[in-house]
Amino acid sequence: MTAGSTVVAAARTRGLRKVYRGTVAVDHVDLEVPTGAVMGMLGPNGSGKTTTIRMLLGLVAPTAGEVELLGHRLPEGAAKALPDVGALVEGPGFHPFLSGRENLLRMGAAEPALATAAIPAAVAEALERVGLAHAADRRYKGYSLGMKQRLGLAAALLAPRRFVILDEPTNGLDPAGTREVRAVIADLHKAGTTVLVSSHLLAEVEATCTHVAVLHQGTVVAQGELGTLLDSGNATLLVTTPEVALAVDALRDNRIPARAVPEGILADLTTSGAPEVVATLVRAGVPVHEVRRQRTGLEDLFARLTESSEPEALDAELALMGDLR
Ligand SMILES: Nc1ncnc2c1ncn2[C@@H]1O[C@H](COP(=O)(O)OP(=O)(O)OP(=O)(O)O)[C@@H](O)[C@H]1O
Repeated sequence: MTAGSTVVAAARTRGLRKVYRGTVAVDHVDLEVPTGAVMGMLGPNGSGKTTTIRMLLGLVAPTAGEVELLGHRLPEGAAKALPDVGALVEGPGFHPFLSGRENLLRMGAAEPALATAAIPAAVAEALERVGLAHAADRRYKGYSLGMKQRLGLAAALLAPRRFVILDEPTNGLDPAGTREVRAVIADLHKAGTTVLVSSHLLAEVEATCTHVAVLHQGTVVAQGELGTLLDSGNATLLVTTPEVALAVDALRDNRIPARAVPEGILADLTTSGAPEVVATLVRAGVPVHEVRRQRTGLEDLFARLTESSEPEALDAELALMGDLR
């Protein structure tokens, strides 16, 4: 690599596979988290998000495939890469009888990037940042799920990081906590930190991420820049017209799938372009008041990708995604 010409991805996997006693948890995962991105990892329960994250962090050994973290191959490069990586993953191993602050002080002592004298201030700042300062001196044992999540997040932010990986950080948080996590992610992004965040909250990913990877049954079925991914699902045209029945018939007669919606009709653009749809309608004498491309929305796209249990249907969706895979 020539310095300055190629940006090393914060994380990259090739052919990643994990089999647990006959269960294939992750397979063929080629993930690329671009430096500086906030990448959302989306997938239903059991799709392999946590397993992928654990392999990225070297917590679980892959059955096959490669992991590169901040340019270092794992497991050999773990000692070089990990000090620059903050992570919130399930079961961070907090001591139940110590307070949140005491737990973080212990963790701070193990941080190579933190000088001993700087640890108490770093701990206080991290607690403040995740909204846990008021409960900092209570025992971890008595924390609610949301408070435990906040402490895990604080641990991930304890030292300056180049890359922060958060597995379902909003789990157990109330709406205020969710907003705070969003703000933390936005701050990290502003500071140039790469973030990988897994979530099942699609709207949240849409609101906070620059990139997204969609997991389905252990495999990445789509990944790329969020806007591009949304546009690739841009397969319908909303036509406002009072002649709904006439319009639907005219399009269907021309093999363009269409259906009535409250505003008018929705024409499918998978096989025909917008000009062809409009020309067909005009030829049939349909008064066209307004024409608008519909952004499908990540939620629709995600649902279509992950709910198509028929392999053929999924293949058709993936063909739509083009080179985003
Ligand atoms: N330690 C393990 N032993 C056996 N099977 C496992 C183990 N960890 C994960 N699996 C299986 O691997 C698959 C992927 O699980 P994983 O936890 O990675 O998915 P996930 O997308 O993070 O799901 P969730 O959102 O429910 O946490 C599931 O079928 C799960 O049961």
